[in-house]
Amino acid sequence: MIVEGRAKIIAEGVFYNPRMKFCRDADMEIFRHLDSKSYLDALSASGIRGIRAHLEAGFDRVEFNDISSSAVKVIERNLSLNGIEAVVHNRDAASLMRERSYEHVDLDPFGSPSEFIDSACRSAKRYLSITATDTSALCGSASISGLRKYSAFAEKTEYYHEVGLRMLIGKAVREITKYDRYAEVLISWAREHYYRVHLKTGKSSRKAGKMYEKIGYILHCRKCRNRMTISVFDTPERACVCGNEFRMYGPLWLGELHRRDFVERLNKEGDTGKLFSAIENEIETITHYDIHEITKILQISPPGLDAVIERLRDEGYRASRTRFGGTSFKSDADIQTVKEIISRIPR
Ligand SMILES: C[S@@+](CC[C@H](N)C(=O)[O-])C[C@H]1O[C@@H](n2cnc3c(N)ncnc32)[C@H](O)[C@@H]1O
Repeated sequence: MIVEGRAKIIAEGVFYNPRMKFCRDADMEIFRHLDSKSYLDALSASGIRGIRAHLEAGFDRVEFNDISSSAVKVIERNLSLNGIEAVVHNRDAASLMRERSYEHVDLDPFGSPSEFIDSACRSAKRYLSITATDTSALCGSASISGLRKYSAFAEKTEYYHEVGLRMLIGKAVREITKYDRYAEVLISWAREHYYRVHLKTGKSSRKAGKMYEKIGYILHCRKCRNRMTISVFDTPERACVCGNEFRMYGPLWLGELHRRDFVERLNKEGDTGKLFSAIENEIETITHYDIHEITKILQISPPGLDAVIERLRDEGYRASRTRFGGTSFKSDADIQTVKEIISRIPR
């Protein structure tokens, strides 16, 4: 018997990953702040996420689905263990979502969500949550897989997890707009082996069209690490100021990775609270810097991250830590300025 949150489950012969408890804990806090009543746990396995959503986040109607008939038996037993009556489907999630609409759809697949995103975008009337564990396809470590799954190109950079999140959101945006629907990013993060994105969705062909102002490309110089962004409406520069040719990554999402007013409302206690605080305190820039990568190019030892952030702020730039890890920082200063400021910090 596994106890997680308010749920108790038996996960015999079915997928259950205890390392994803953090994600589900974070989700429950997020779900409590959504005004949605019906929820589809489209890829349920043991049913843990949907059971917790029902018990902890106040959904009136939670439905479960898994293509595996043995998983369905496990879900049914877990529902009765928790005293819940709910509909359990034994369907291919994509065909179920093409037939039915839910206020909130949650995709938590093995590996890539790409085969489910189109139908989920059609089904999710108010909210869409997506997990991806094929991070190498999204972040540029496996460029051809990224093209196959997400129709977008990237290579590994020092801000690869941010690229991965932006590729995933970009894919969802490019799928949803064909249904005259739009999406807003409520919150998103990268952690361990997965990315997680929570989107608010709605109907408006005008807003759907406007989303393309925030779809575009990152131009990255692999020599001096300069980066620029261009929307799909812009003409790309071919060369960086250092003379090197830019590499072009995308199409991906160039908009916000969270909505500040939403994240402000989340409980900041405990481990999940630390993530929410990191997100809340992060300034909004596209791409970020890594202190070790920069000092490696400069061939100097790295100063403390707080000292870098403080110095950037003293010199009039915006700067913050990031949600992506302990050695990264965001700033509106360009790469040349960042390098100069870091080399001047006494150590
Ligand atoms: C990663 S597990 C889900 C984990 C679960 N959401 C949790 O929080 O523990 C993915 C599940 O999707 C199911 N699945 C795979 N392909 C599917 C499909 N096309 N339609 C429905 N379910 C599918 C698998 O049987 C598996 O149980």
